[in-house]
Amino acid sequence: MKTGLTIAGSDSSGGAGIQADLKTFSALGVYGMSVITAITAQNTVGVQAVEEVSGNMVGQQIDAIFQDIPADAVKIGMVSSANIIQVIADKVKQYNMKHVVLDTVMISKSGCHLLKPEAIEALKKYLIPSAYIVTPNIFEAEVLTEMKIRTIEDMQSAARKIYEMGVPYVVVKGGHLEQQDCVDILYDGSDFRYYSTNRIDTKNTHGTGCTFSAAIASHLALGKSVEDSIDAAKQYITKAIEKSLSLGNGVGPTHHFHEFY
Ligand SMILES: Nc1ncnc2c1ncn2[C@@H]1O[C@H](COP(=O)(O)OP(=O)(O)OP(=O)(O)O)[C@@H](O)[C@H]1O
Ligand SMILES: Cc1ncc(COP(=O)(O)O)c(N)n1
Repeated sequence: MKTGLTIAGSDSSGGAGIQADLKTFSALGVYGMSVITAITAQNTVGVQAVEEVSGNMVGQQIDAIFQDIPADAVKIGMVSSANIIQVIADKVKQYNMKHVVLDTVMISKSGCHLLKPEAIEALKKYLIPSAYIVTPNIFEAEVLTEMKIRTIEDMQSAARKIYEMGVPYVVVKGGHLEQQDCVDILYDGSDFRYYSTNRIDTKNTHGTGCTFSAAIASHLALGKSVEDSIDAAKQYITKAIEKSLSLGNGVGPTHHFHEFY
């Protein structure tokens, strides 16, 4: 069986973070493993508390996995601090990790900082250059590039700037762009590809970015090309949003197992 590793934060409500990633790996037929960077007390309404795991413990979890079961793909989500970023970047190099999909998680939908603002420089300097694909949303791409993004052309300019930070593939996600369709763009240093679907009218989008990036990692682990992995992940997240679950009093989760139940 192909294997996937998620390095991310725990979401107690199960819609985002580690829990979303493991559900996605399982739904797509990949054996899932996890390294927890932080624990959040969180539900569909908001994030009530965050406690970071020590950099040493993050490193030890990665060692435990890579000294035993190599991962065919790695998804990185909430990384919390500059110290944890440095540990992860060093381990990516040490174990020569393949197919690293970095979802540059910064702020939750409910407005909680999941990455300390002072860690953004470390993200740009150490983690983005060690990734294979990065998947910022509009807000994250704005922070990384210090530009405003309002159009597809702006998304293209941002993708170019992020590519210059030293990563081979950039996906700028258009879920938060104010337009009818949800268009994500892929840039590989020379060409753009577009992945577009109708915008689904639902408030239940908790964990969409986590799920999308874990689905890309899953398809890479299964042996698909970058272009086909993003295409398959886009189909998966679109179905998961279409069948999203009205659980809780706030922003409900997507349905990771829509193929089964
Ligand atoms: N309402 C929607 N209808 C259809 N697709 C959507 C919708 N919202 C987001 N998407 C798609 O979901 C994927 C994740 O994009 P999004 O921009 O929501 O990421 P994100 O903001 O990082 O997510 P998160 O909220 O988990 O941080 C993208 O493929 C995006 O186009
Ligand atoms: C542990 C963790 N990781 C990532 C997110 C982002 O997801 P969202 O933007 O949908 O809140 C989250 N809420 N919690």
